[in-house]
Amino acid sequence: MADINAIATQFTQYYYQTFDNDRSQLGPLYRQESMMTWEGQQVQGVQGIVEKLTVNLISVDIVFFCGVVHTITTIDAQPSSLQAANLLVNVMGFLKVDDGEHPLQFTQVFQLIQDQGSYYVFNDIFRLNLDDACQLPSSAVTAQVTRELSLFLPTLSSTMAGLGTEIVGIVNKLQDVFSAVGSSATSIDLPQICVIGSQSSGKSSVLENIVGRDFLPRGTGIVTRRPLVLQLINRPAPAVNGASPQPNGTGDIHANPNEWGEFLHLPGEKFYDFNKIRAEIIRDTEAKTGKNAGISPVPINLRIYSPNVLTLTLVDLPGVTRVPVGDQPRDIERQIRDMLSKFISKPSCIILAVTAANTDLANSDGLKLAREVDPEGTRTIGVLTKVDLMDVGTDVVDILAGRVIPLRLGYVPVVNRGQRDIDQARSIKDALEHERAFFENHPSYKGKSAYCGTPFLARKLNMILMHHIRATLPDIKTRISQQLAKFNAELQTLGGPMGENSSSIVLSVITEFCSEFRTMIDGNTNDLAVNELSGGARISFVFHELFNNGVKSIDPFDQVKDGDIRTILYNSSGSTPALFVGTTAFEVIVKQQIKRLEDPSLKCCQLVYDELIRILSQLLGKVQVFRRFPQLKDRFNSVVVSFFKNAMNPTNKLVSDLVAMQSCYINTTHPDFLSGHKAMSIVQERLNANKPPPQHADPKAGKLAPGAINNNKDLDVEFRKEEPSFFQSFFAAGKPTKKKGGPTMDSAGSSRPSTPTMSVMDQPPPVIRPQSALNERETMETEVIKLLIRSYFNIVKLEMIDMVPKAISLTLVNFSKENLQRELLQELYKPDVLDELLKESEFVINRRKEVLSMIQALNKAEEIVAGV
Ligand SMILES: Nc1nc2c(ncn2[C@@H]2O[C@H](COP(=O)(O)OP(=O)(O)OP(=O)(O)O)[C@@H](O)[C@H]2O)c(=O)[nH]1
Repeated sequence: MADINAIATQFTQYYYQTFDNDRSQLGPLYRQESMMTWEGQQVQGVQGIVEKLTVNLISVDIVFFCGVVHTITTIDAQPSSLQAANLLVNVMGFLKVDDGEHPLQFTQVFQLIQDQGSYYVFNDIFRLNLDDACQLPSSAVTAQVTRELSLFLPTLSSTMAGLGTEIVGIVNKLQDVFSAVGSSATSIDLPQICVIGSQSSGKSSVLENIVGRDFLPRGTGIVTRRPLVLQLINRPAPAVNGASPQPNGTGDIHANPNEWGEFLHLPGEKFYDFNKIRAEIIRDTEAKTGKNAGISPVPINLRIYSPNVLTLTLVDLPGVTRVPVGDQPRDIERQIRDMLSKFISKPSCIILAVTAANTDLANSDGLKLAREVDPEGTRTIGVLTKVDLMDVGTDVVDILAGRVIPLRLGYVPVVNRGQRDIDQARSIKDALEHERAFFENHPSYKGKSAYCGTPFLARKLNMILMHHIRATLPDIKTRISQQLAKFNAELQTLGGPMGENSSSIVLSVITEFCSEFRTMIDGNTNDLAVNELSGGARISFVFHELFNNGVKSIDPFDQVKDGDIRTILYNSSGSTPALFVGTTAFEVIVKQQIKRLEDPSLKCCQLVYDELIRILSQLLGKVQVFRRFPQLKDRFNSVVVSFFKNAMNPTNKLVSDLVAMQSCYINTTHPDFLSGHKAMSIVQERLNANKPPPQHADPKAGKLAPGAINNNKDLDVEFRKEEPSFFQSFFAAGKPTKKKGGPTMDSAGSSRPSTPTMSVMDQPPPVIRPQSALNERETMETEVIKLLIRSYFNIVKLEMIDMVPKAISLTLVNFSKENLQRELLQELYKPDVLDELLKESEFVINRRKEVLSMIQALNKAEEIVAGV
């Protein structure tokens, strides 16, 4: 009977936790009713049922607990015979279904629970049959159930024990596999329980009590300075005459052959002496953090095998501290908080927030931190330590009932060893016994003592972890295969597991590079950037924006002033007053201006060259093989750069020639060119209307005004007709005239605007300057010349805007597209250099090793989860 009671309690707790953790899995009817009952007072709700059932039907309470969900509220309020009957019917239904093969039935039910992770399956089996139930005397049912339960006991026991071990074991195995490669490298977070809380809140004590052994470092200040990943593995003790190795030479009086620890960093070494475990934790902590109480996020992995633990993985983390002591870093608090946040912010982490019950819950560091990352409190369990140190008359019942800071996973109160117990070397076994007695005898807790204390906490954690793992495993599976695919792809880019190395690599990289190069120029690439221009589009920008606007913005008259034009007009007449002096002046000025186009044109070549270099460096970064072979990359770079450089010579020459062509022959018969006659009449009209000439011609059209195009190519004829006395204004044959606005001669060569009288055959002065102001006719002549210059220059500008990009494309861009591959083959695909070029970089050799071990680990992980 005692055994049945024990197992029944275990069973109750199992369902209590299942129910509490997994409400979403209940059917709609049950969910609604259970909410009414459980919300806000989970502990009391459950107690209520269990207690009342215990009164009505001795020692079979557990079975009813399963069937009772829909009657919970009323039972809680006022038990009635009808409700009692309902409960009986549930048991009856169960038994009826069993029909003489009860143990088997139990096993099947359990199987269902295990498979589905919830217990509403019970209702599919229980059939309500009120009439039948009411005819049976309750003592008969009780007796039958009791008998069946005792038959079922062994099965139930082993099922319960195996339940957590198997699934948590899977995660432990995964943890080991990933620890070997550095768990962050695989970016797969495994479910684990992290212990957080203020310094001295009792975290280490809780962990030791769960393990049942002393093994953690103790002292003042921050003792836990690195995360301790503690894997507890339930390993049933072998039969008494089993062949377990005897621990020899340990100084640990509690040493026992069935309990030992192993560190991941010391493979194969078994620690039966738990004092040595403590020493090793201290040694390895100092090795990584130094003795100055600094902290490190690099975990220590410790695994403890024991028949007395439930399979469970816990991570002990440094306690939250406020004030740095000794030579601790000044920002120690921030460092610790950062480290804790990193661990507990992962959704896969269950947070065990430890708070001393004799402090204010609202100020609990652990709960505060947990709230930041788990505001709903869905993955935080509260542990209340030092319940024994609370003032007489106070208790934690309100907290447990969720009336202070509610947590979905609830709180568990515990009593650990006090400092004096530790000093007096009180064993944990004793301490656990003391804890049990404390809760069973305490007036506030004795009715609920089954839900208090370390053993309950351990079971609850095991259950929660198991459910959590079940819930996350599908996701873990997916991530394992995703990561596997990712690393396999990377391995290929690293040349496969053996680092394949043949001359064909050079051939294929040349082909790949050149085809990517062409693609980038032509803009057919698949990975077109969305936020910036790239490749060919940038070259197009150089042509059509930079060069185009640069050329168009050149204004011939920002350098040539009206007075200069007049001087050129006079000068270009030479010693013999020529008939076509206007034409000559026009040509002189136009040619000067055309030369100005050479600079932007050559600049354009340079800019396109820069773009090609830019594409080159993009490709060197993009083509994977270059990461493997740095020398190949360097050589590639230099071959391509010098190829582009060489192509620049003919390109610059061609572009300079284009400018030279334009300036060596001025084609005044160009169809778009304004005729002299037309220019003259435009200027005449303007002068008559006393209008200032327009500041700018229309550069796009290359003409001055609509209708300016004139097929009558009579520039010189017009000048002849219009300028009979052109020379008179300056050198009127032997008759120097003093004319307003005309040039003055001055023996001193000064430029003062005087009008000295010249004697007939005086020596000409060394410098002869025109007067500053233009006379009317000079103004007109200058305006005409300006119009013509502007018209012609615009034509040349447009032609250059058109031709320079064509030239650059021909000899640089297209030339590269067509000939780069040949050049690369010639320069790189030579037997004498291939070996040198195909030497792998250190990075690649190391990375391949890393990726290979990652793939191995992931393959292993895939195997581990495959059967789940
Ligand atoms: N009386 C009593 N003392 C406790 C209890 N829990 C812990 N202590 C004492 O509180 C002190 C601190 O406990 P630890 O377990 O070392 O606390 P911790 O949170 O691990 O401390 P750090 O690792 O330094 O952050 C020790 O002296 C324990 O004996 C408890 O439930 N009751």
